[in-house]
Amino acid sequence: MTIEIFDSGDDLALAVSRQLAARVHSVATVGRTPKVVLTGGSIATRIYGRLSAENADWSRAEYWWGDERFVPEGHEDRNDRQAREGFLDRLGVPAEHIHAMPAHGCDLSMAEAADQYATTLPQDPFDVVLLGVGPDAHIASLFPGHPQVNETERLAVEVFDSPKPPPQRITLTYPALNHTKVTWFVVAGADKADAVAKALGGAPIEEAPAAGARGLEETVWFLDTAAASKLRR
Ligand SMILES: O=C1O[C@H](COP(=O)(O)O)[C@@H](O)[C@H](O)[C@H]1O
Repeated sequence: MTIEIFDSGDDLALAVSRQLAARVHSVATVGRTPKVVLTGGSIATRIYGRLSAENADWSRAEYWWGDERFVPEGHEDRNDRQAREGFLDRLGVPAEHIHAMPAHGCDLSMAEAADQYATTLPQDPFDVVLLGVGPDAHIASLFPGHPQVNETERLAVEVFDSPKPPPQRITLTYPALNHTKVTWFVVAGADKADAVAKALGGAPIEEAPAAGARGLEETVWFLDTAAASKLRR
C-alpha cells in the first residue's frame, strides 16, 4: 500500500489523470481491453475534467461504476452523468463500452437491478478501481454500520437508506470492488482527514468501509495535504 500526497486537489487530479492515462495505454498496448471502475464524488469531477487532455485511447477501455444513485436516467445526481459529461461523451467512448448501472424507471426492482448489473461485470479482474471516500469513510455506497459492508456473496446490492442523499442506490460490494489489479483512492479536502486517518489507522470496515478495499497488485491512496493532515507520521 502506497500513500501519495499532493499540495492541492488540482495537483492530485492532474497526477491521477496522468497515471490513469498511462495505465489505460499500457493495458491497451498489450492487446487487452482496459477495464476501469469509476467513482462519483467531488474529486472525481476534477479528475474527469482533465482526462481529455491526456493522450490515451480512452475509447478502447470499458467503464463500470462502483456505485450509482437510483434516480432517473440523466438526473443530475447520477454518477454516470458526471463521467459522461466529464469525459466519456466528449471523447466519444462507444456506448457499448459504458456499463452504467440501471436507473429508476427501468422496470426492475432495486434488488433485480443490482443482480442484473452483477451480470455485466467481467470475469477477469478490473485493471483499476477508483474510489472516492466520504467524510464518514464510506466508499462507493458502502456506509459505516450498514449491512452491505458484510456482503460476501452478491457482487452488487441495493441500498435503501443511504445517509447521504439520495437514499436509494446500488453499490458494488467488496467481492466485486476488490476483484481488481489496482485500487486507487482519490481523496481531497480537510473534511476527509478523519476518514482517511481512520481507514489507514486500522479501523474495522463497519466503522470505516474504506479500510476494506484493496487491489490484488497495488493499492494507492492519492491524498491532498488537507486530507492527509490527520495521518500520524
Ligand atoms: O455519494 C457518493 O460519495 C462518495 C464520496 O463523495 P465526495 O463528494 O464526498 O467526494 C463517492 O465516492 C461515491 O461514489 C458517491 O456515490
